[in-house]
Amino acid sequence: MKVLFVINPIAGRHRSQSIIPIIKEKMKNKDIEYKIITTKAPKDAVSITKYGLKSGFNIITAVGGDGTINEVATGILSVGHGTLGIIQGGTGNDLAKTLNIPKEPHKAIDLILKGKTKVIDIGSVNGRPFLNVASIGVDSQIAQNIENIKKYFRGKTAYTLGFLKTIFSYKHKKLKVKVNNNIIDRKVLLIAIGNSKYYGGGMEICPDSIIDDGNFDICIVNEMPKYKVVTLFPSVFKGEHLKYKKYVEYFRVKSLEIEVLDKAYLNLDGETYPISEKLLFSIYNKKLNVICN
Ligand SMILES: Nc1ncnc2c1ncn2[C@@H]1O[C@H](COP(=O)(O)OP(=O)(O)OP(=O)(O)O)[C@@H](O)[C@H]1O
Repeated sequence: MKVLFVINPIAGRHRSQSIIPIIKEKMKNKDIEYKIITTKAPKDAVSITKYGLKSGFNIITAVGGDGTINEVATGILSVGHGTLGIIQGGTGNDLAKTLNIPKEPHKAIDLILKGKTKVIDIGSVNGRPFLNVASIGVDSQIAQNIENIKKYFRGKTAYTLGFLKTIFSYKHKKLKVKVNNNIIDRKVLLIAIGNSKYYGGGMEICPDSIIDDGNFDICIVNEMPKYKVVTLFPSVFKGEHLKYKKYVEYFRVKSLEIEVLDKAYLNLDGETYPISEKLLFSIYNKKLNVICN
């Protein structure tokens, strides 16, 4: 076993950095080769992972949130071998929740050293991998607005302002969803494509999703009055929104195509991107080996 720890120093408002001494303390006196590398910029974790695997490390541990995990997974997939380890250091940590990785760093390190693994699916949108959930609609707009507001306000204020600004100004998005040769033509509050259950730091948007079943769970929340959004929103934290059958559709597919007819953003494992083309979702032909509990 050779373990590389990839630290995103800004993840979790710098929480990841405080995990470095814990790693050093735990690895002291263990007969295991390890190295710690800190990223210097976004996407660094991809190249660090590739470097690590080519240098003989077989477990690449992401110390950060879902953005960092996504980058390490991207590196592992491109090299074609290697196991993903996770130490929760982000604000989100949705994959860690799915895989039952302990919150405490020292327990997560013990788990890595035990070496129990699971093979999971990887979602792909136009060739770009994601592990948790991809979504389009009010949620990706909230994430985008929070990023903008963070330039002026910090912490919870940014999140609250981002949420309120979006809910009151949001215009439902017109989509064409092609699935199993049927076209679903809809104005939606959001559509979520779940490789696993959670996004946004524990919201159970695709509550029945199974991370190794070779399928996506799709949740479409259709156009609804604004006051209803305020009622429905809290239910997503417990995955109870599926009971609002008048507005919520839920199904399971292997692939789908989405054409977005309005200006919108794509949220992919917590990062947002403007949408400028048709989106083709499929399960990657490669799977990912990941340390689990
Ligand atoms: N050294 C760095 N400086 C700035 N950004 C970085 C650095 N290393 C990684 N990043 C970027 O930080 C972003 C957030 O990382 P991650 O999701 O792991 O943490 P997080 O605390 O959960 O973040 P957030 O809640 O803001 O999404 C990723 O997009 C990643 O590319």
